[in-house]
Amino acid sequence: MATPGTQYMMQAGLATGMSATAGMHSPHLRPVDPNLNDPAHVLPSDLVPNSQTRMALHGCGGQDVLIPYLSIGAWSWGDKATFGYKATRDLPKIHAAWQKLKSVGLTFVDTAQAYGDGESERICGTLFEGMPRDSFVVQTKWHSTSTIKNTIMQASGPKMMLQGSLDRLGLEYVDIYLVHGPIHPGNISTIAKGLAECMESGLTRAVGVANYSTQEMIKMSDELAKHGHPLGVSQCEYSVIRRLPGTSGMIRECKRRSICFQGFASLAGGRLSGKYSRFNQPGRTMRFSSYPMHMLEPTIAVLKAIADKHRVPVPAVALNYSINKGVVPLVGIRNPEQADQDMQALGWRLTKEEIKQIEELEKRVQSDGEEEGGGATAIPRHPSLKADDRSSTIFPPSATHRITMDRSKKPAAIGVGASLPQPTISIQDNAISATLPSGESVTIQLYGATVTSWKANGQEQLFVSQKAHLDGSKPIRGGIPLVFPVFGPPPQNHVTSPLPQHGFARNSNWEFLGKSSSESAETAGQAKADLAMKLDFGLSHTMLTEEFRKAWPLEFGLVYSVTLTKDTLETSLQVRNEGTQNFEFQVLMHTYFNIENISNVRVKGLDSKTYVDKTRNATSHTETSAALAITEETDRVYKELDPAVPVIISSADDDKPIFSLTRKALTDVVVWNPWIEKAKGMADFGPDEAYQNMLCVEAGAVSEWQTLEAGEAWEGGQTIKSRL
Ligand SMILES: O=P(O)(O)OC[C@H]1O[C@@H](O)[C@H](O)[C@@H](O)[C@@H]1O
Repeated sequence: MATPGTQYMMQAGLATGMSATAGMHSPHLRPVDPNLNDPAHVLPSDLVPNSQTRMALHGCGGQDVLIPYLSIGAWSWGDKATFGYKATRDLPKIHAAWQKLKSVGLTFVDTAQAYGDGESERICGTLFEGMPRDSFVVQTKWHSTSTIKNTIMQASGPKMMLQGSLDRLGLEYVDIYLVHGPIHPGNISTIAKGLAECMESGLTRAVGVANYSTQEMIKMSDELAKHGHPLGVSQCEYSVIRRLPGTSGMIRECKRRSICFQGFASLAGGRLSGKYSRFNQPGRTMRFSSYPMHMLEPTIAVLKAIADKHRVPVPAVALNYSINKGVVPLVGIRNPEQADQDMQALGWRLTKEEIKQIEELEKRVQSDGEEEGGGATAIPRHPSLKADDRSSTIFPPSATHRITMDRSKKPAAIGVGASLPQPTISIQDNAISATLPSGESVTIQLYGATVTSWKANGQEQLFVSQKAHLDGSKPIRGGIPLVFPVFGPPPQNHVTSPLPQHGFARNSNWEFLGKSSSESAETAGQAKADLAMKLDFGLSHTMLTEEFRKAWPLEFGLVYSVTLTKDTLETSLQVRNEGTQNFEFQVLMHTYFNIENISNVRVKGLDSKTYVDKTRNATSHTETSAALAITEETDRVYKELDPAVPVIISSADDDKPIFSLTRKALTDVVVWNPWIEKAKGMADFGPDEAYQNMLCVEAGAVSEWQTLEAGEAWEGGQTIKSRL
């Protein structure tokens, strides 16, 4: 079974404007530099593929997989989140389209485990029923993060998940198995091993990658070669208006290595189909190449003129262009009319002049990023890949900046589901906000992945200083700054010594990796809805400033997950050692709780625990109070707490709990309030009296160092309940 919700993860990337070929989309026109065009990869001029022509794609054991020059994209089949799929309405049309395609020999289907949470594969299974196995080609994709087991067991993950795909497809083997995106926590060599196993056990005839950068693709190709297998496919977004894989040299590299390059979103989410205009815009879920239609008018006018000349429909011209450029285009086909149009892409070739005409459009919309190839659409990138792929563009520093560039053009909030009330996310001022249908919300700044707002029961639960810097010039005074890899001033003669107080995580730019919402809480009488929203953020060593990288030259990947439910806020951190040597770290979630008055709260759950009092020369003491009152500057590190036992901030008036804090793998709790003088002394703390409205109760692993061996991962976190 594919896990429900994976489609929402995919949607999250799209909803935030990410693109497969260049990170975030920009709606700004960017002319293609014709000099960037690389004619080296074009289809040989004497080849005019028709629907029966086959291309040999390299597979296991020297065996080729023969594929047509056009592939049928099956994402929409069964996918409700993006395409609003309805079985009664759409399934008969899909079957009718299949009949047409089959009759001309176009039987190459591209599906994925994640499409419609497995429904697309099931539908494919119904199409293949009764067909000789060698009369169709099916390609599906491994979605690495769909289950915990799959995420942890990376080497065996592909085979394990492929078995599930085969069950849904009703087949004994697929022809091609792709990694859906570079988001696997395991490094590329581990995944290569997993793919090799898929081939060696006969579950797939060939393998490939999707959404990989050129460097990642090369790495995968080299790693597979060590197992004696070829990389058969590289798949990225590619169309007339998204040509980076061509202009960046990715397709040329594919050609050099005999890798079949496939381009998805060949019609830019329908924008190049000729059926949309500025007065009839495609739906908002069609987010690939989501340029406003009026910007595409010059392109479409040229495509149309060429189409008229050749007496073919506009989409056939757009697809023919891809084929000319050495690309096997994938095109989503949902009904017989589309099948009719798209199959006309074959059997003829654009002339050189026509290609030039398309490429020399003055107001061309090109991929908006400087990076090439891979990246993240549906599939956010994962920092851990960096261990294997040092020179690739994973987590380019500019990726986070694009969010700022794009935000003014983005809708304020984008629903991710169709029928039931769904959580929404929005991007503003370099921050991601999520709101549940029941009203709770959370805001996380990309700077430091600092949570700066958590609203529940209509009230703000976190304190943020009025003088806090939110412009990335200083760690944010308030919310939940994340402390890593060192707590407090770093010790002398330690690898962390050159770092600033509390490390670098709170003052680095993180990347938003995506959102997943879990189908939780089916309470009596209530419809099942997505009541929990998880937002993932990534930071890897390649994203650090040069200064921080020098100060802590270790290879790491952090994934910080912030999960909002109706009753709780959870923050958890996964630390991965991506290097070849062990490293030590400390971590702390430095929560500033918003309280009405410091004199009216007590902290419970610390009784009899040993603490280091930083206001008394770091001397050790034992807590004697069952309900600690804060009456002066307080800065204590309580040690060896049972993470499952809540630390509670309660009201002194009626003893009722206000916040409770449970932890995972975080056995220390810091209690901090700067009190009058220190508060005045902090330039970013204000107003002066605000010390009365905040209390930091910070879950951490800080009294000792956590040692992380090369290739290993550590995970810890906290769950906060408020106004219980
Ligand atoms: O001013 P910073 O670096 O944000 O630190 C705030 C406080 O953070 C607490 O966690 C420390 O125990 C204190 O010693 C420190 O003063």
